[in-house]
Amino acid sequence: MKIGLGSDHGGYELKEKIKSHLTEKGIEVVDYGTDSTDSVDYPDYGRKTAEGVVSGECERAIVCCGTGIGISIAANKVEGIRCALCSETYSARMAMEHNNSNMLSLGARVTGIDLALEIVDVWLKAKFEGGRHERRVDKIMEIERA
Ligand SMILES: O=C[C@H](O)[C@H](O)[C@H](O)COP(=O)(O)O
Repeated sequence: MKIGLGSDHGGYELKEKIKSHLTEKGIEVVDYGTDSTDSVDYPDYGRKTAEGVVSGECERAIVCCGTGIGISIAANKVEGIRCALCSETYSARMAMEHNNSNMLSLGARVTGIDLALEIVDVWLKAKFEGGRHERRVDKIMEIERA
């Protein structure tokens, strides 16, 4: 499994921690930037990372900004993306089991590093349940085509 990573300056340090965490587990990552704490615009990185998922360059992706809000809003504008902003593990599990999210967003100024890494692990491990949830996710994707 190849995981995309993206952040703005506010999420840069958390992105780097997630990169080390995943690499240590033998998970391949594709880093879409940013590359420092210099101020940048989160839509650029939300979009770039989301496009990496849609193109198939990576299977799923994780994005970080200060709150996780702006970069998730930007990512969700890309057709085919279901990006879930999570600040605890229950929602992270549900974001896969029920919503089949293909991106996870974290707020580096909101969620501590240890919890953020736990959220990442739970989200990556969880599997989409399908069934009634598939019908609902299909309806979400129909909105894009409307
Ligand atoms: O939703 C947006 C993010 O939280 C950004 O990381 C944040 O707005 C950046 O703020 P600043 O430019 O003040 O670091």
